[in-house]
Amino acid sequence: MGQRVAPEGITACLFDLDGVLTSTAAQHMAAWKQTFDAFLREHERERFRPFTETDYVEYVDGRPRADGVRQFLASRGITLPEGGHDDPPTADTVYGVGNRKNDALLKIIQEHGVTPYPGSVRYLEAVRDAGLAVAVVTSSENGASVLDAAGLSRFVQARIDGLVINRQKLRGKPEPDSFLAGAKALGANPAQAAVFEDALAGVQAGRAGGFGWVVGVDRTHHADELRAHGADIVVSDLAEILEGVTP
Ligand SMILES: O=P(O)(O)OC[C@H]1O[C@@H](O)[C@H](O)[C@@H](O)[C@@H]1O
Repeated sequence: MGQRVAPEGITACLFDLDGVLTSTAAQHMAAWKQTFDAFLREHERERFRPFTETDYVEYVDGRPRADGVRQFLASRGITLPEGGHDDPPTADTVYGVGNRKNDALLKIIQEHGVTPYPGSVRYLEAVRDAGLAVAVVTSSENGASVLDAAGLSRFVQARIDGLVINRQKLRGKPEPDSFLAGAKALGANPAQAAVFEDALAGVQAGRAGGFGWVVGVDRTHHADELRAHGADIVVSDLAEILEGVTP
């Protein structure tokens, strides 16, 4: 057994990926901004208002891709036909816009690579040494490749990603379904599992699922909002937990 990494009774850790383990949240935000700004320029014309970080946090962050498209466009009074998962990125459908964003994301990732947060790697090592089970629970359909590119797959016993969510028809965050599936895959009940999340929709999902410990990871100075949406504690880096500040 290694050092104490979580409160008594926690046997499983469920990590969100983008923004918690890897710095890819900023890359997602950049890809969404590129996509939505081009879309809005065309649709709002002289009434054009750019996609902001606040829009990202409120309507897109942490949610499955198509939910992000729907939620944000609804906030601007725009409804698109649904289309289908294989729509070309040129299609003005929910899935077409989502696929446009995915092309932009893959280009950004190819250019800049994927970096794990050093504090998160330290925490994953400590969790492994303490004998706790690890799942990654991400809305991203790119979850497996991002984990591999970051060199983090070796820590992970179960992965619930956007592809699994689609296949099993799970409701996306802020609903708790994907985290519940992660806990189940590790043989833990919610009270025995900790959730680590940087997105408001994610901590909300952790609270809704009745998980034993919900840790908000604040990379963008919105600690109060993370608490208000259900985080038990908020850290700015996972290594802070090892420094004894919390459990
Ligand atoms: O488009 P992807 O890779 O399937 O990701 C879906 C969502 O995954 C989440 O992890 C990100 O926080 C969101 O920004 C992103 O939109």
